[in-house]
Amino acid sequence: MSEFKLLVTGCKGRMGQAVISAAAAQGVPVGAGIDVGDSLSDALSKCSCTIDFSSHHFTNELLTESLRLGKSLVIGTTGHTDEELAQIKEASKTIPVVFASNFSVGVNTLFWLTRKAAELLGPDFDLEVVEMHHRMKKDSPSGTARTLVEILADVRGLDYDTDCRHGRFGDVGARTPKEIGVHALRGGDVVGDHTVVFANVGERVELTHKASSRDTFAGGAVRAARWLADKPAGLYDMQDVLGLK
Ligand SMILES: NC(=O)C1=CN([C@@H]2O[C@H](COP(=O)(O)OP(=O)(O)OC[C@H]3O[C@@H](n4cnc5c(N)ncnc54)[C@H](OP(=O)(O)O)[C@@H]3O)[C@@H](O)[C@H]2O)C=CC1
Ligand SMILES: O=C(O)C1=N[C@H](C(=O)O)C[C@H](O)C1
Repeated sequence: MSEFKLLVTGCKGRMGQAVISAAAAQGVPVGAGIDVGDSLSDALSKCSCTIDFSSHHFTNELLTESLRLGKSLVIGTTGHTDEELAQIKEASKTIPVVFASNFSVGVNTLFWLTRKAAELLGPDFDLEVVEMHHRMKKDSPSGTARTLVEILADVRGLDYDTDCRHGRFGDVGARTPKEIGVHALRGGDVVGDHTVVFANVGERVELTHKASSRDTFAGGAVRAARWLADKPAGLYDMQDVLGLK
């Protein structure tokens, strides 16, 4: 069998560079790296699995080529449209895909804790999610904030598209029990902060995660690629990789 090799997309970016270092640290060879304008099919044919931290605009092409060549895929890119999310789901019927808005052990623990807290605290607590990222981040809210809202919505029987309130401006009226607020802060070099607020009259619970290095995401993504090597086609997330399900 040929040697397991990674393709790193967005290889000149913040995460691409961190993934290349993490792969070296875990002893996983990188067969190729591509950035905007490079040929995907040439690079992909030399590799076993792609780790993608690039742009959601690239997802369609990446899925098409990965399906054509039968290669597995670790997707860390965020900010996908509903159509792109559906394409990822469809592709995972044929190839193994790990798709995670966040690869850190801490954030995946936060996901678990958020579900537990929402279940325990019940419907009297208002739910708000606040995230902060560096000034260069393009998508908003963060993929991690979206996952947190999806978890809260799942527990409360709500829906991300209809019940999520992105920031508030003007005469919006009193808060309704049905809404989940999401607030995106941008500035400086913040790697990634997320807080889930559970607020009732007389008390408030806050769960916070702060990332101080991209190495935690990159190390998790390389771990996910190694984990995926012997898995059948399917859509997995980092909680599958970490055995948290
Ligand atoms: N799941 C997780 O744990 C994490 C996810 N992310 C996500 O990863 C993504 C990248 O983040 P980050 O590294 O900070 O961003 P960067 O902008 O630093 O890096 C992205 C790189 O991808 C390149 N790129 C853009 N389009 C293409 C394309 N069509 N083909 C190949 N390369 C392309 C960009 O080139 P150019 O600059 O020329 O456009 C850039 O070099 C974001 O969606 C972010 O939210 C980030 C951290 C953790
Ligand atoms: O763009 C980033 O930097 C990050 N993106 C991810 C997200 O959108 O959730 C994960 C992490 O918070 C850093």
